[in-house]
Amino acid sequence: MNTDRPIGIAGAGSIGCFVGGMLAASGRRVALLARPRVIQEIATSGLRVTNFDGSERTVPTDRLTLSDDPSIFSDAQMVLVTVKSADTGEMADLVARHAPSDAIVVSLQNGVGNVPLLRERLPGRSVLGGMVPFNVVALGDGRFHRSTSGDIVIARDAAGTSALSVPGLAVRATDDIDGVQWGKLIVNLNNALNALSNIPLRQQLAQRNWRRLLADQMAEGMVAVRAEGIAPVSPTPLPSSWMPPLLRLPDGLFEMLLGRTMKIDPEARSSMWEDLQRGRRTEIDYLQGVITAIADRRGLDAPLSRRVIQLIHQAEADGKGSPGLTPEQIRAA
Ligand SMILES: NC(=O)C1=CN([C@@H]2O[C@H](COP(=O)(O)OP(=O)(O)OC[C@H]3O[C@@H](n4cnc5c(N)ncnc54)[C@H](OP(=O)(O)O)[C@@H]3O)[C@@H](O)[C@H]2O)C=CC1
Ligand SMILES: CC(C)(CO)C(=O)C(=O)O
Repeated sequence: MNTDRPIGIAGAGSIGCFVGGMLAASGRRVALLARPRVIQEIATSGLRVTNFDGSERTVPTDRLTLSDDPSIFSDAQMVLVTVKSADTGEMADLVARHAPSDAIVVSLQNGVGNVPLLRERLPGRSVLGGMVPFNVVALGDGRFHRSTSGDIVIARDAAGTSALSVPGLAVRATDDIDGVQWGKLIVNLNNALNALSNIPLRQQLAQRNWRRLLADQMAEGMVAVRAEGIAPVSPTPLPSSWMPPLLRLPDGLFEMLLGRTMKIDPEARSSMWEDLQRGRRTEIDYLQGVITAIADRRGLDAPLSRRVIQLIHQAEADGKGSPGLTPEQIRAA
């Protein structure tokens, strides 16, 4: 593949700026399609990508094009879709109009509906599913910090994986991207709990009552997913079915296990928490909403997911950021 054609980032926020920054830092040409406020921030402070292990990569400005004009995709070899799920349809239409027809489109989004939607809006193009297991926090002043561990996974395609894997950003290929995205959806059921808690992920996961609530929600989610005949593939080193019992372990045992399998910075929080704080619409309908839709279709009960959806919608409507609830308040809501 000709690596001198740029890699387009369709919606440069937390994930887009981090992934785009890492690719540019390794010499790839990168075209970031961003909002004016993000362009302004990077134009003023530069783009810095930092990592949970303390490392930092310098992003050379000559490898970056930054614009709110989608015509920057006109010679893209690949376009990485990094908008929130509600914006996927609109972004697909921009890609259809502006990116060359041979550009590979990769969704690096959470949820299981983005790839089918991109394929529907981009007929005849190569659209690959992807999964980002790690968290990125936008720390301001152009700094995008990766705060948890894990490698990106994308559907097997020689050109896609080789263009994206660079030092510090490993990309693995899978033959079962659907299973991987469903497995990530199960993990992402915590996005809403973390958003409602108003505490960092590490602090939340250190408390057994939060873990029990998450375990109950995951178990409920897995019943629905399995009823669809889907076998979720865990994005962590531990199988999805082990997660609920492991989450219920006492604090000391769980802490030891977590420390051996994942790195989580003290400031890491879910992307849904960031949405609530910024007064943006969340992805709740694309995460817990998928579980309740299956439950409705199959006559299953999914009371925890329903409760969490209601609380997130309430927080969106209130527009005051995270309500800072306890697990007991969520269960009783
Ligand atoms: N953040 C994280 O740690 C993780 C996120 N993910 C997933 O990755 C995806 C992206 O998340 P994240 O990076 O957090 O999202 P962000 O909201 O930080 O980034 C998306 C950016 O795209 C912008 N955007 C939307 N439409 C356009 C457009 N037409 N032109 C230019 N810019 C546009 C948004 O602006 P605006 O807000 O103004 O619409 C926003 O700045 C989501 O599906 C998320 O669930 C997966 C793993 C971890
Ligand atoms: C926190 C993380 C990495 C996993 O749940 C995530 O996917 C998100 O913040 O959207």
